[in-house]
Amino acid sequence: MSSTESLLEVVGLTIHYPGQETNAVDDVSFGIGEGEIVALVGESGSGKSTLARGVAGLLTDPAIDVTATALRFDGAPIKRNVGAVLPSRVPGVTMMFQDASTSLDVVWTVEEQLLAILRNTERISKKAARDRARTWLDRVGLADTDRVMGSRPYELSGGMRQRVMLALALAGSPRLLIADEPTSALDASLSRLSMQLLTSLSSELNTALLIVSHDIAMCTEFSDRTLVMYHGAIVDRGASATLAETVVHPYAQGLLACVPSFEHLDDDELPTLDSFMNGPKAQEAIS
Ligand SMILES: Nc1ncnc2c1ncn2[C@@H]1O[C@H](COP(=O)(O)OP(=O)(O)OP(=O)(O)O)[C@@H](O)[C@H]1O
Repeated sequence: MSSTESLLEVVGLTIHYPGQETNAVDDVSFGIGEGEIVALVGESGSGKSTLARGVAGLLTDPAIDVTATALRFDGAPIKRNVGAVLPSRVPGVTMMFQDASTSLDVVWTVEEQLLAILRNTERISKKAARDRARTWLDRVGLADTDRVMGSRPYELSGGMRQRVMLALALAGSPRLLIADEPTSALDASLSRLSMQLLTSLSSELNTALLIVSHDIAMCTEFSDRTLVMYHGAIVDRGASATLAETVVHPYAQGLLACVPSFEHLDDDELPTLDSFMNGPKAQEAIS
């Protein structure tokens, strides 16, 4: 499959939660090619996580209304498993959640968690799985593998837990990894390192990546393409490297205008998204 063909195909996806006036995701269409890195950015409440969960087949609650003209992964329809206690896995798709402390099992050691995934993915002996687990920890930059393997998540630092989550996510050899706010629990310098690791390993493994984030500056730096979400819809999209020159929607322009830069250091007031969106130009364009 060439990178121009869609590994993930989403056409006209609409998601509505019961009791809500508006759709959380409203007629959204996009694709992701094999090995492509796509960022989905937007403010809190714009519908990013709902869209990500819809694509990963995790919205099993029958009260949530999910409709789409097409929702396919590798040509096969993504099943929702409506009403099931556990969502069924979309083969080849893994979702990594924002907070390592709630996503990792606190009772199991890192070794037990890695082995469970590795032996579930491939029929290999315990010894082979243990060797593979060590290699994964090494690949995500956790050099002290013996200690990490024997640790429970709460015995590791936040940055180490994040790396363990990445090892667990990639150990299942997904073709698409959806990372929901992968760095939001980390400080600024660890966030950058973590994003570098996530994107470089995904590229090396040719794993497509959907990064869900509110941080447009970081996302445009590390992704091939960016989708900008606002009030449930994708309002702008383009190549990340040139997004600043191509965006036309005022919200997307506002997000980019509010990225902190040294240029604004002497200004009396730094730009904010609210002030940008309440300005006459943005209001006129939206109405
Ligand atoms: N289980 C739910 N029931 C009802 N409404 C929900 C539910 N989950 C999310 N919503 C609503 O759907 C909208 C989109 O929420 P969503 O969490 O997808 O946005 P988001 O962009 O991912 O925000 P954040 O970055 O804060 O996670 C919001 O208005 C939210 O309140």
